[in-house]
Amino acid sequence: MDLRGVNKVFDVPGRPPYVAIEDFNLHLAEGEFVCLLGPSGCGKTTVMNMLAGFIEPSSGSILLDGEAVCRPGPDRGVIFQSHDALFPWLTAQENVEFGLKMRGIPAKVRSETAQRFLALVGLANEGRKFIRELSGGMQQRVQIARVLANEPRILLMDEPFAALDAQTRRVLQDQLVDIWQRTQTTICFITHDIGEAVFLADRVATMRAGPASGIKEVVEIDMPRPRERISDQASVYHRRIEDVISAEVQAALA
Ligand SMILES: Nc1ncnc2c1ncn2[C@@H]1O[C@H](COP(=O)(O)OP(=O)(O)OP(=O)(O)O)[C@@H](O)[C@H]1O
Repeated sequence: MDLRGVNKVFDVPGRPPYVAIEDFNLHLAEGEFVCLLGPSGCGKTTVMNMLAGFIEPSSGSILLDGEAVCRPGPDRGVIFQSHDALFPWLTAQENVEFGLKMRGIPAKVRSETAQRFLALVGLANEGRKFIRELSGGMQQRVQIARVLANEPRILLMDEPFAALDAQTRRVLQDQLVDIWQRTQTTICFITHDIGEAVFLADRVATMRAGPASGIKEVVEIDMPRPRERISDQASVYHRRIEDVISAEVQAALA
């Protein structure tokens, strides 16, 4: 997936237009895990919304396999921070089956596929439970299973673990790396947590503070997997990224 010279300007009634993103360039290679990291309000969600096709760039292009992205599509699976996207009146299994049902997949195949993906996220025995009967971490895993069941080319994740407690977050990070390695899906993951980015990503794309935000620097995380969260190497990357974005965090708070 490619973002080339992407600009996004928001028209705000009664105020000058707000240039959120300016000349944003990023290439996501097939099967790569990229974290997008930047200070609050820098435009991470705006970039994600454009990748998902929820909003259009004002200019520039977003390409998936060379084709322009201009609307949401099954080739891109989106996972949000909140699990409100799940249907509370359906069971976990029915939630995972939903997209397959919409695509007219026969019931037996649908059911088997949903069970496979629930098992992949460690919820093989929870399929019959309704969403409200599941913990926050389990609900996030149902979201991941539901999106993966549609076999997207790319997974777009907007701070998916931010609302979870630290322990659950770590478990889900481990599971996500495992799922990524098994499915080889390309992942673009938004976070403002440097530790999370260093643990997960092949590359961390840092963003400048807005307005007119873009890529500041892309840091390649050359650490073998499975990774340790705390190691000398992880600390070096942590410090390096902190150096890159500390000025942007200051600018965002000014
Ligand atoms: N629809 C809109 N109309 C006007 N301004 C907008 C709109 N959407 C976003 N913005 C502005 O664009 C900037 C980037 O917002 P965005 O939500 O993408 O940032 P973010 O990096 O995801 O923030 P956070 O980390 O706090 O979630 C902000 O200044 C925001 O106020």
